Amino acid sequence: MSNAVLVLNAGSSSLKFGIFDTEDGQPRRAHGMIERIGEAPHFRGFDAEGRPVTERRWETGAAMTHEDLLGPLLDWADDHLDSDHLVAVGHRIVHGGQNFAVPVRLDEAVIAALAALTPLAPLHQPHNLAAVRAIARLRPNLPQIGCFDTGFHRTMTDVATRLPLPARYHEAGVRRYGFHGISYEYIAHALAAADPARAAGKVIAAHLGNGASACAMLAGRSVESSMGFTALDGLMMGTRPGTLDPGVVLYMVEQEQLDAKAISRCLYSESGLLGVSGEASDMRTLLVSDRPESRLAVDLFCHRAAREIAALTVALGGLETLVFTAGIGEHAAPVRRMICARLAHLGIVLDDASNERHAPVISASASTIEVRVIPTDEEAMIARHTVALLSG
Ligand SMILES: Nc1ncnc2c1ncn2[C@@H]1O[C@H](COP(=O)(O)OP(=O)(O)O)[C@@H](O)[C@H]1O
Ligand SMILES: CC(=O)OP(=O)(O)O
Ligand SMILES: [Mg+2]
Repeated sequence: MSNAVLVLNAGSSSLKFGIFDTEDGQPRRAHGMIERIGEAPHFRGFDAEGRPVTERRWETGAAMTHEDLLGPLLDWADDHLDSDHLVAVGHRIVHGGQNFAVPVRLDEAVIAALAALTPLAPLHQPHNLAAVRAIARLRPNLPQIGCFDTGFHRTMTDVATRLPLPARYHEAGVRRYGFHGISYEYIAHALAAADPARAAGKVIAAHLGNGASACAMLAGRSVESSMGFTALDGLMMGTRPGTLDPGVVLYMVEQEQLDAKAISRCLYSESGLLGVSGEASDMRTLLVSDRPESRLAVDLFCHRAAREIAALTVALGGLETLVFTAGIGEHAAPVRRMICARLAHLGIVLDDASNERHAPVISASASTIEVRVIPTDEEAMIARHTVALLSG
């Protein structure tokens, strides 16, 4: 019997999970994901060798929430622990606010403080904390550790965190935090392992999932993020618009008399790829669609991503390496091609064959910027932090 930690990563459209050994470099024993939450949830579980062992679909499960799917997930984890002894659960917590940056033990006081941040991350924080509370009920003595999406961005400069509003807002914590930090921390480590000289230089990583952002890194540290106070800012996403003229929100209030709840629903759940296409939030569906609205949605996604990436080059004074990661960034070659075509003036030249096969390096030798695909692993990063905190 050996010790194991369970990791839970609730994204806006997914629940990813893994069981890690606490010793021996923490190899993954079993892992899986529930994707397409909100459309038609799809559960897949894999064994330690990466072989598929479980599959389940809820074709009519559009109304199923992250919380509804937690039961099947925890049952699966129980079955796959075998004789292992579970010593902790590590969680992704999207918003740490002003007070939480480094991984922390989730006791009742911490959970309450994090719950107060729910309005700043309504697609994530409630699901993150629901899992913590469910496990606390089932196993009150099991340590639970929270790792924050905002933590990695604590190295951003004062200028990068500031919003140009009256100063009292900044003092009240209305500032740019940045998200997807667990993923960017993993990417920084993975790039350093693959090419230490590049990792020490000017890097932009584009995390393109259902939520999407980009991060400018200098020597492996975050200097600027496209996401700000909430995970609404920056790139266009599955159901969120990204950067938006605040005048649009005033229009919604004054002309349409929408209240805060209706505006929140529009900005978090009805916009982005879903809103523009009228078809789906899922890039897989849109890439094979021939509806003009769906083509426009993909085109707009690429246009806005390229704009945000180009803007981040200002924070670095140039760019040496561009990394694509997360669901779309790792798997959607046409999206990478369209984004890079819009960045050709920076000196990016893709190698089409390498891009099509999702090779680790997808730029041509003539490219002045190296373009890479690095699969992210937020669960592994959380496992590392969880084990480190447990062992003091
Ligand atoms: N093979 C694929 N081709 C194109 N897009 C893909 C592919 N696999 C996943 N995606 C897209 O990745 C997105 C989900 O990314 P993911 O990082 O899992 O999301 P989350 O933000 O919920 O963690 C969806 O838009 C999905 O369509
Ligand atoms: C912060 C965020 O948007 O996360 P995700 O991409 O997992 O939805
Ligand atoms: Mg995610």
